This record gives sequence, structure tokens and C-alpha cells, in this order.
Amino acid sequence: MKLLKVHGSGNDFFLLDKMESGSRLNEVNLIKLAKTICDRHSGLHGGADGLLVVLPAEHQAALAKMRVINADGSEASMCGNGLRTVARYVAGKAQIGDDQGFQIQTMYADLQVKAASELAQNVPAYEVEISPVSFSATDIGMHVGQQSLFNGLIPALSETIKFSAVAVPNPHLVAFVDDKILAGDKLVEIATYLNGHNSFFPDGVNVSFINVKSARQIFVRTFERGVGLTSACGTAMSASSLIFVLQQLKEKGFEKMLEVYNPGGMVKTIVHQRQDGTYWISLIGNATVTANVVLDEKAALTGNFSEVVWQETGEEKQYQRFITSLKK
Ligand SMILES: N[C@@H](CCC[C@H](N)C(=O)O)C(=O)O
Repeated sequence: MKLLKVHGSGNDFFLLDKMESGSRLNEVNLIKLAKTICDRHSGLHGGADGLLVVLPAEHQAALAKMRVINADGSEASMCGNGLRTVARYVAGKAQIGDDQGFQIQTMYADLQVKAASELAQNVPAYEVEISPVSFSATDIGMHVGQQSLFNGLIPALSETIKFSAVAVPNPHLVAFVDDKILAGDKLVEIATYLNGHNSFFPDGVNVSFINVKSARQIFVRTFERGVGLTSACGTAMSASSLIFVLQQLKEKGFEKMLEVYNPGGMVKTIVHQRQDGTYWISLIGNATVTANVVLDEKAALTGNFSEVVWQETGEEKQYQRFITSLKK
């Protein structure tokens, strides 16, 4: 079986192309594989945040389908950072030119993707559509006694931190916080509670704290459902950008490029509003392939990685240069 190790802003994944890998894994074994190779302690080369599965598209409009399996084996409806890497992989395979957009099928929508200009020298980047957006409690899987939550309190979580909830379409709960709260334990405390047995979000939720740096720059730290604290979460940064525009920038925030910093790097976002009033977000960031991996499927399922062939691509060195430049 062949895999790629990829990342977007340090949010790292194994990428499995079911059409190419020779893998005949059934559903049960696919989940087992994700849990086994992604485990941060006993997994493959330090594990990963999830497994991205590339499949044939079910509609003609899309070139491929992406499924996202979190490290804990749960399935997510979308993954923004992962979609950029899948877009790069599919474009390479189908020999799509850099100026040509195409679509990738995800759980709820066919999403537009396209190569973007390099984020830095030799750091390939992709731009992906984040959509559909909903503020409805039903779509978010939220039970807080109201139909939506927009800069509101959930007193059982905090008496002071105000939250907004949005599905893009995976569920997100975001809050603006100051430097002190951003650096503290509150995010992990609240997110751990909401991703355990609880009545507010019985299916869990991705929780992010946003720290505003300027009218064009925010910092986002995320605790992901099914994973834990990650270096970055693409859909969370998109959801945070949308809430930032709606609550703080208002009309002048639409169609403007924002920089979203995160513990693993930086992406750019643009918040759009369609004629019918609905929103979508462009997410632009690195799509880095760090290694080509070959392993025996049966051995991988049992967590035996002794015979794995792991070949670094050299791309990570360039990405680390980009990170260093951000710190200057
Ligand atoms: N890291 C992803 C989001 C992955 C799914 C998430 N953990 C969920 O369960 O909704 C991203 O970049 O968007």
C-alpha cells in the first residue's frame, strides 16, 4: 500500500488514494488503519491528525472525492487543510494546469479548488472553497436552547467568553479572546468537555480561540473534534475569518484578503457573500508533501511498521524556511 504524508499549516495527514494504492480495505479496516497509523504514540512515524482518502467522484462535475477520517476514527464532513493537499495530489495525477480550477467532491458539496501562487519560495499552495455555511443549531449539532449562537454566552462553559457557532459544514464554536486566555488552559478545558459526553454538542465540535492582531490579521488556535489540539485547522480558520468579518469588520471586510496565523504557520482567507445572502470562504495556504510511504497493508493494520519504506521529499525544509520568515 502506498501513502503520502502531507500537511497544511502543520495539520498533518496520511493520504491514501484508494484508486491507486492497490488497497482493498473495507470500511471497518479503513477506520482501523486511520486509528493505527495516526496514533501519536504508536503510529506510523509519529502519527498524524487524520487520514485523507481519495476516491472516484460520484458526479461528473468533480475529478475525485475526498473523505476525512480523524485520528480517533470518526469521520468529518470536511477538512480545509486536507482539501488543499488532496487538490494538489489530484491536479498532479490528472495533469491539470496551474491556471485551471476543478472540483473535488466532499461529504456535502463539490468544492472548487485551484493552484495558488506559492506561499513562499518553493512552498506550493492551493486555494479551496469552504462551503456551505450555516448558522442553524440543527446543522451544527448544537443544543443550547436557541436556534443559533452569535457572540453569546454559554454560562456552563464560561461567564465571560462569548461564543459563535457555525457549520462550514463541519461544526465550529469560536470566540474572540485576549492574549492571556489564548495562551492559557481554557481552550483545552472547554473543548475537552464539549468533545466528551455532554448535552450541548453531543457529536462534538471543533473549538477555536481567535486573537485579533489587526484589521487584516488574526491568530487562531484550535482544538479539533476527533483529534485534540492541532497546529491548525483550515475550516476553523475559515469559520473564524467569517465571524471576524461579520462581527468586527462588517461590510468592509468582504472580498478582502485576511492573514490567519496559527501555531503551524499562516494561511490567507477571503470571505465572500453571494447574491442570495449566503457566505463562502476562500482558504489559501500551503499544500506540502513531506514523504512517500510504502507499507504492507496487513502489517499496517496491526501497527507493525518495521518494514515501512519512508522517503522524504525535501519539501519540509522549504516549509520550515517559510515558518522562520514568519517569525522575523
Ligand atoms: N483539520 C481539518 C478539520 C478536520 C475535521 C474536524 N476534526 C472535524 O471533526 O470536524 C481542517 O483543516 O479543516
